[in-house]
Amino acid sequence: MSKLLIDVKPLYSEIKNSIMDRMSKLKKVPKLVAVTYKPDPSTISYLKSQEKAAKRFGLDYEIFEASNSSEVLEKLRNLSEDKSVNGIFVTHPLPELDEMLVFENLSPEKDIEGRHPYNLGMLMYGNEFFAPCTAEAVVKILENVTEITGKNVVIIGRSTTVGKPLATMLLRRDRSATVTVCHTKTKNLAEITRNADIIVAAAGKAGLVTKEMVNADSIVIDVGINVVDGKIVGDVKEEVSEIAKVTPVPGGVGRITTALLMEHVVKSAEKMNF
Ligand SMILES: NC(=O)C1=CN([C@@H]2O[C@H](COP(=O)(O)OP(=O)(O)OC[C@H]3O[C@@H](n4cnc5c(N)ncnc54)[C@H](OP(=O)(O)O)[C@@H]3O)[C@@H](O)[C@H]2O)C=CC1
Ligand SMILES: Nc1nc(=O)c2c([nH]1)NC[C@@H]1CN(c3ccc(C(=O)N[C@@H](CCC(=O)O)C(=O)O)cc3)C=[N+]21
Repeated sequence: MSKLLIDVKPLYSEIKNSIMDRMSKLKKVPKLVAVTYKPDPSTISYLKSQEKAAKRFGLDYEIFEASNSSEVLEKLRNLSEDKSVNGIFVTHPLPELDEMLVFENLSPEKDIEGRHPYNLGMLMYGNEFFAPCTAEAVVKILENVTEITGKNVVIIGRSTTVGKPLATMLLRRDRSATVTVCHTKTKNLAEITRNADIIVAAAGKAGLVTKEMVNADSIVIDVGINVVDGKIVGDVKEEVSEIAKVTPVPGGVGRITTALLMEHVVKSAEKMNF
């Protein structure tokens, strides 16, 4: 049976071309530093993807793996002050650390993932200078394949990384989707998703979205990155792509997320007059 996969390559090329063009106008090479502590499998996958993308786009890139949680905070303080660094990426979840402590030690101007309360607050006002990359990736993919205005969008997942910022971005007046956000306490999930025009799966549960949960006109965006038997799979069962349009995993939302993270580093470098 043929698969109805959504091709994100044209969007990826567009982001890549913008990055390359803007990089050529800078005097210095932008730098991204990733700070991690006890990374989980999906975080390791993201770090690998970042390393590859940084190399491809010609950005300076470093991973700092802390050996204890106070080292994370110390590193964030130093990087926030360091004039050669444009972007700081902090992996999530961070065991043993209160997220508020992380923010107190991270400059919002280098928060290229848009997780700092300053940047998330700006998002509530419709300012997307540093929007959370995955939410931005989903919005850009949707804008490329469909008209968002007036559509019923069902998001599965309410995290600060994906679900909540995505709902906010889709509600912005120039997009005006009707948004439903589901989570583990949601009743009749299948009934809700079956009536959606667009389903965004961001639960981190392999195989959560089945054929019975979609209709033939649905557009399904698979955000999930799950490592099963050493292989990366999304939240959407393969069978779904037999009846509805789905973004692939790998090579879908993750690819665009990583490219946008790099684009944010360039944006920060431009602002810092690099
Ligand atoms: N492709 C990409 O670029 C990215 C991928 N990811 C991946 O996306 C997934 C989600 O990440 P993240 O948002 O950080 O994860 P979190 O674990 O922080 O959040 C998961 C959310 O999904 C909900 N959920 C979990 N299981 C179910 C279920 N069975 N039914 C309904 N809702 C459910 C949870 O509900 P509740 O709140 O009730 O617990 C929670 O709101 C992960 O696989 C992650 O690796 C993340 C970022 C980027
Ligand atoms: N602060 C924070 N923000 C995140 O956004 C975040 C995080 N922490 N922790 C972990 C999850 C997971 N995640 C991925 C994003 C892209 C790929 C990615 O690009 N994957 C490639 C595949 C890579 C491969 O095949 O090895 C792809 O989908 O094509 C993977 C995983 C972001 N997350």
